[in-house]
Amino acid sequence: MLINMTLSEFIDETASNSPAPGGGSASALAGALGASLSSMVAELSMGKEMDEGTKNKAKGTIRICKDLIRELKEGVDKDTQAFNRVMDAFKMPKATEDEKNKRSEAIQEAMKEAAELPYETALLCIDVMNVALDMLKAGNKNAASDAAVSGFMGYAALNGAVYNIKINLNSIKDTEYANEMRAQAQGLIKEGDLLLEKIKSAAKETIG
Ligand SMILES: Nc1nc(=O)c2c([nH]1)NC[C@@H]1CN(c3ccc(C(=O)N[C@@H](CCC(=O)O)C(=O)O)cc3)C=[N+]21
Repeated sequence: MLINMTLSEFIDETASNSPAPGGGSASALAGALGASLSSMVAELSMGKEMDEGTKNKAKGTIRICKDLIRELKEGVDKDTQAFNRVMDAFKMPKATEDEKNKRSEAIQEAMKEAAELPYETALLCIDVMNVALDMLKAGNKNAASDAAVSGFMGYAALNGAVYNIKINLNSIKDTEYANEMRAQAQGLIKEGDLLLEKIKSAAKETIG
């Protein structure tokens, strides 16, 4: 499993000429790191010297991040599995008309899954950006830069996931499905852009 590799192994495996992992898994990993940083800032905001409001917010953030981290970690391997299914479908025989039809059907099916998986990642990354913004505004000020990095990782992961959705949609023949999902994906980009501006101004305010 990719998620059980060392950091060094994962980076080298990504760099190699083997087709997987690709940008989809890298996006999920970036999102997981983003969530883990917000979790850390929340943990650092639970001290005795913190006021009750801050501690309550931090407690909620820790809970949310725990789920985000688990799901995004799962996404690292799930994305590669989904993309591998696309590659396997392309390798199916295409000598006869029947084989061609079966292969085309398998490619279309696999493409939809390979688009839906990063869509799940993208949704989770919106949440990463939200917790990062919360921690920048209300968390321990000494760790404000960690909250900012969390937000930027969430943004990179969100946009990365969305471009993986879109590249797969470009190969999907079901135009109704593709158009609907493209609109959803575009909505997430817009949401991410708004959150990024808020994260940048909160970081500027707190850190300089
Ligand atoms: N959910 C999802 N996750 C992705 O990571 C994802 C995706 N969708 N959609 C498309 C892009 C593109 N990408 C590639 C990675 C490696 C090769 C690669 O190494 N290709 C070899 C072929 C390898 C072979 O055939 O075994 C080549 O072109 O020579 C190609 C493309 C991952 N993507």
